[in-house]
Amino acid sequence: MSISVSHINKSYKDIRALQDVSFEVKKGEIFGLIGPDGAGKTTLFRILATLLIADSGQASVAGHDVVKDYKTIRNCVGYMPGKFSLYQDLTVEENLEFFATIFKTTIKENYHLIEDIYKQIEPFKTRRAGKLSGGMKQKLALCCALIHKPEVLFLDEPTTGVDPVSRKEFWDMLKRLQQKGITILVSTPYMDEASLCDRIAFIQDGKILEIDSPEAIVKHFTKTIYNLSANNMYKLIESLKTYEHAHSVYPFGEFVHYTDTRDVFDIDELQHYLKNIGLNDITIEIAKPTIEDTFMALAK
Ligand SMILES: Nc1ncnc2c1ncn2[C@@H]1O[C@H](COP(=O)(O)OP(=O)(O)OP(=O)(O)O)[C@@H](O)[C@H]1O
Repeated sequence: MSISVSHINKSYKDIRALQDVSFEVKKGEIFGLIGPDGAGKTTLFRILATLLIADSGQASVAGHDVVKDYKTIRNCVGYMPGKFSLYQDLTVEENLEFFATIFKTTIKENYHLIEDIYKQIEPFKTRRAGKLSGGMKQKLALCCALIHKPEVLFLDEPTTGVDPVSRKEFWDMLKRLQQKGITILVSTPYMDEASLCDRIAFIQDGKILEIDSPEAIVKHFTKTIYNLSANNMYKLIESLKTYEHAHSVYPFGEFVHYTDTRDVFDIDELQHYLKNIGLNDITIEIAKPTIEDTFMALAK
């Protein structure tokens, strides 16, 4: 196993940031930690990157214990924290040189690993990191995390605040790094990115709710989901929430996703109920469950 986490607990005074967290990541896998703000993702990364010690439990990275072998781990992992991983006053090139130097290597030695990514920001190599766009900062931060040729890469919300095109490019890059045998643990609040991982763990309030491949997770969703729309979406949501048979109601893109408590559900009856409340242009259609639906159901 490339990463092994066993019964990890961590509290900050009375906040239980991680509660009995266990999972394993195979070598060369892209494993996603999916969860909202405050779920405990950063705490877990910091424990695995040996920057924080858990209250109890064990963890190992690339076969090394995170407490006993912390020095070895620091040399074989790359960590891209959500914030502050770059020196804003150093140029692109200086940042990269700095990270290479502290790991006793050179840009030249491992250039093959970052080439794909670095050539996109190379035209701006004399620009200060603070003056780069979000997407470029993220590419530079990834280069800095890779320059010492890590076996395992920790990426904490690498695409937060990045535009959709750059997000897509970033995930293409991760797939290429995976082909080079690097194990990747990545967190994201974006459910569409979850489907790009080999396996994912849903995490909420410090607890793992489920671990599986994205395809298997969606298959676990057994209820029928309905896409609803009407002329007044706010009123639609409020009305559905007070409908006596409502099981779950939440906005989903331009629709509302609805599940019913009953096994046999009468669409006409719901149409009638919504019409009586004063809603018009009502549409109700069966929808395909997504990863987000499964997360919403588990988080409920
Ligand atoms: N140094 C700290 N002191 C006190 N509480 C903390 C500290 N760091 C994190 N927490 C709390 O622990 C919980 C987990 O935080 P953590 O940052 O690990 O979550 P996260 O999933 O990474 O969310 P985010 O994306 O918002 O950082 C949150 O309730 C957070 O407020």
